[in-house]
Order: sequence, then structure tokens, then C-alpha cells
Amino acid sequence: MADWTETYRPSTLSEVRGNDKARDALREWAENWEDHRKAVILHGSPGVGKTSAAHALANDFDWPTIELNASDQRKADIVKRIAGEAAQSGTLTEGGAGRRLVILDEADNFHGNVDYGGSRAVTDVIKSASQPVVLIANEFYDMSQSLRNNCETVEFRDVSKRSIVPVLRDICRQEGIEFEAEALEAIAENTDGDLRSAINDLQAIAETEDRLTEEAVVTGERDRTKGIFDLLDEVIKTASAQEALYASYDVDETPDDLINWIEDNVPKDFSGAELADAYASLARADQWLGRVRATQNYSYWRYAGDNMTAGVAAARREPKGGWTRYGPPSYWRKLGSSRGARDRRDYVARKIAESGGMSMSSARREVLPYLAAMTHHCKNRELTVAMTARYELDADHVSFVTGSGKDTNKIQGIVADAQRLREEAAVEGSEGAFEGARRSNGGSEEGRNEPLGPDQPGENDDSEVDTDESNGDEGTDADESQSGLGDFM
Ligand SMILES: Nc1ncnc2c1ncn2[C@@H]1O[C@H](COP(=O)(O)OP(=O)(O)OP(=O)(O)O)[C@@H](O)[C@H]1O
Repeated sequence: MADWTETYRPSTLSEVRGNDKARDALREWAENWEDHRKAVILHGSPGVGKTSAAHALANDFDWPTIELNASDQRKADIVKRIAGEAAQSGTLTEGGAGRRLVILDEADNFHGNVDYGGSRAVTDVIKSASQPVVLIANEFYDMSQSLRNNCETVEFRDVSKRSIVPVLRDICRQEGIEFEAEALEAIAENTDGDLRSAINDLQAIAETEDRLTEEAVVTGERDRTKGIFDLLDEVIKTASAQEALYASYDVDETPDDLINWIEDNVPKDFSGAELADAYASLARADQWLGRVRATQNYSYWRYAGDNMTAGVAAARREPKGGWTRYGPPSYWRKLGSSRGARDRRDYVARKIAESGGMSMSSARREVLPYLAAMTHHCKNRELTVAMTARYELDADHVSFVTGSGKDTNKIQGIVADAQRLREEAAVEGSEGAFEGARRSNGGSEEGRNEPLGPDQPGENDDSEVDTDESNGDEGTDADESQSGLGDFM
């Protein structure tokens, strides 16, 4: 299901709610930009509409946007280049045509990012930019004084309950949801001025309730202390999206740990499309966790939590019964905790990302778990060989993905067969699926698909992943599938 905070993101400034003064000040800044040529800082708590306002403004003024944020890991000269290009295209044409709005998100965090050369570089870019620049920040005073002094400032306040309720009401009407006014009030009350959270909560409740009652909102909050296994049971098997979210508040786990528990156990009960949806939610949760790490802004934990609990529960297509042996995140958890395992994971994810034209994060969260499930203990040998060839994996990687011990005959055989497959492909000269495979034979070519080399981290790292080798299933599925390289992606 679409994320309502995206569906209902304001597309014009007049739709930005509850911050009328800020909104008007921003519009005025843009109208007079030609005269003052200053950048503007939008600051305020998460989820109150700063980013939305910047984009709505660009939309109203017909300015294309250029977006950058502090976690982008780009270098200061790239910032300069982009701002510079934007600057030139602006001066070429008089009267505002060719104007671009540069949006710098997480502007309170540039100082912490050495890649940007700190906030001094940012301040320089801002001062010399001849295009309008919007800086977005949670913490005004985390920005350097010179940066603050060189910009105009617009404060976004927490959105009042009075302004949140009508937004929720509009959404209910558009979604055709029956509601009690008190239910909306209760949601607004709970979310403390954060409109994004209010919309998330509304969606979580609406996912299961036919009618939005105050009781549904309130009972969902009931205090319970629970263990992690109860929580898994609820998120995966029984709870509505809202119950799952609220239940997670009572569990004593950080979101960083919780995501591993859920990710590791959800494939035990979910499959097919619902598993894909669950993984997509976990990928979003992971992005928020990444944002917390980049910005140290722990209020984003909430959005991570929403996605990993309510999102996963909402992915459930049919009721789940019975008892499942949930376990602590063994193998996937180690991905996060041991350097070597993380490196192996990232190597495989990078190969998947390159060959599938997707982001590392999607590869890691959405594709890799599938591959791992399908090749678990190498049960589908053809597929495991194909995967090994296509992604140029060595024994370490194959062991990591399949969970089989890397020194076993099974894995050695698979790596050897994959090598043969690549050589055959090279001889046949078929392009496309085998493109990367051919390169790996030489070992020194340039290009994106670099083969594993001595500089590949993790190669000789001893920190092992689980190698709980299971015997006896070797080759059982060998002739069941004729999967070729092109077939499985
Ligand atoms: N003032 C508002 N008016 C209308 N919708 C809003 C407003 N504030 C937040 N929203 C809703 O919440 C979502 C998140 O808002 P937005 O990203 O603009 O917040 P933000 O203040 O930039 O937060 P952050 O600092 O976390 O990026 C929007 O997509 C929109 O659905």
C-alpha cells in the first residue's frame, strides 16, 4: 500500500498546513530573491513540513530542484559544481528562466561530514551561489554562526493539534474511511506536533479498522510489557498494523536490533508477494536507520519503527496460524555485527545492484534475502552455480549467501562449476548476462565489475558467519531446475 505521507505530500504552498507565517515568509523570500540573493534556512522539528514546503515552493514557482543532503557522501567540490552550474544557467537568461532551487537537506549536519570540507565550504558555496538555495535543518544552533548570519531564517513550528486534525480528516474523506472526530483528535494528541507521524498512525489504524473509533486509537496504546518473541508473533502473525506498532513500544530493543529480529524471522511465515512487501518496508526502515546514523537525530527512529512493525504487519495477506520457532537473528544479525560478514554481504549486494541497476540498499534488503532463501544450503545447485557465476562470487561469498561451510566439497564444486560456466560464456562471446563474468578471468581490467582482488575487504577475514552445515541434501534439487544465468533475476 502506498505511503500516505507521500501520497498526501503538499504539492503547492497553499497546502502546507499549520505554519502560515513560515509559509508566507518563504514565499516572500522567493519573490524577492532577485533583490537580496540570500539563501534561506528552514528549521524546525522533524515532520512539520519543511521539505514539503521547499518542494511546494519550487513547484509553485516552476523551478526545477537540485537536492543534496549531508549523508550523500559527496565532496565539497561536487556541491560547488552543482551550485556553480545552477548559477551559470541562471545568469544566462534574464528574468528568472533557467532558475533552479537548490535544496540542502540536513544542513545542520554538514560540519560533521568531512567530505564536504565542513560547514565553511558550505557557507562559501551559499555565499557565492547565484541561484536560490534552501537549507533545511532540525537544529538551528547546530549550524555555524557564519552560515546562520549569511542566510535568512524561517522557523517551522510544531503543527498544532488544531491543524493536524483537518489534514487527517481530508485524508479519511479521500480514502473513504469512516471516522469519529474524537479518533482524529486522539491521534493528533499522541503525535506531538509531528504531522508525518500523525499521518503514519492514521494509516496504521486504517489498515485494519473498518471504522476509525476513538476506542481503536486508545486501546492500541494500552500498556503492555512484552518479550521479543511475543512481539514477533504479533508483527508477523496476528496484529493489525497499528497494534504491531504500539506493541513495539513495549519491547526493550533498539530499532537497530529489532529490524534484525524481524528480518530474520519474517521469511519463516511469509512468502511470495507478502514477503516482498515486508522486505520493502524493512528497506524503508533501514533507510531511516541510516538517516539516524548520519544525523544523530533519534527522532527518525520513530519512522524506522513504523516501517518495520506496522509496515510488515500490513504486508500480511492472510492469517497465520500455528507455532513458529522464531530465533534470534543469527546469520543475518551477524551481518551487522561482524566486519567480515558485512563486507561479504556488501560485496554480493554491490554485484546484485550493478547487474540489476538498483540501489545497494534494495539489493541488500529485497534481493539478497530471496537469493539466500532460494539457495539455502545450496539446495538448488543449478541456481547456486548460476548466481556464483553471474556475481563473480568466491567460496567465501557462496558460503555466506547459502549458509553452507566454505571449505566443503559442495561449495568448492559450485565455485569450480561457476568458473567453467564463465569461461564457456566468454568463449561463446554472449554479451549481457555474462558481461561481468568475462572480466573476472583477467583480474586486472578496469570498470565497474571489478573482480575480487587483494584490496577487497573481508576476503581474508576470519570472523565467520554461521556455517551450520547440514548434510544429506546435497544435490537433491540438482536436476529439478534448469535455471540459467538469465533466468533468476
Ligand atoms: N505542514 C504540513 N502540511 C501538510 N503536510 C505535512 C506538513 N508537515 C508534514 N506533512 C506531511 O508529513 C510528511 C513529511 O513532511 P516533511 O518531509 O515536509 O517534513 P520535514 O519537516 O521536512 O521533516 P524532516 O525534517 O524529517 O525532513 C509530508 O510528506 C506530508 O505528508
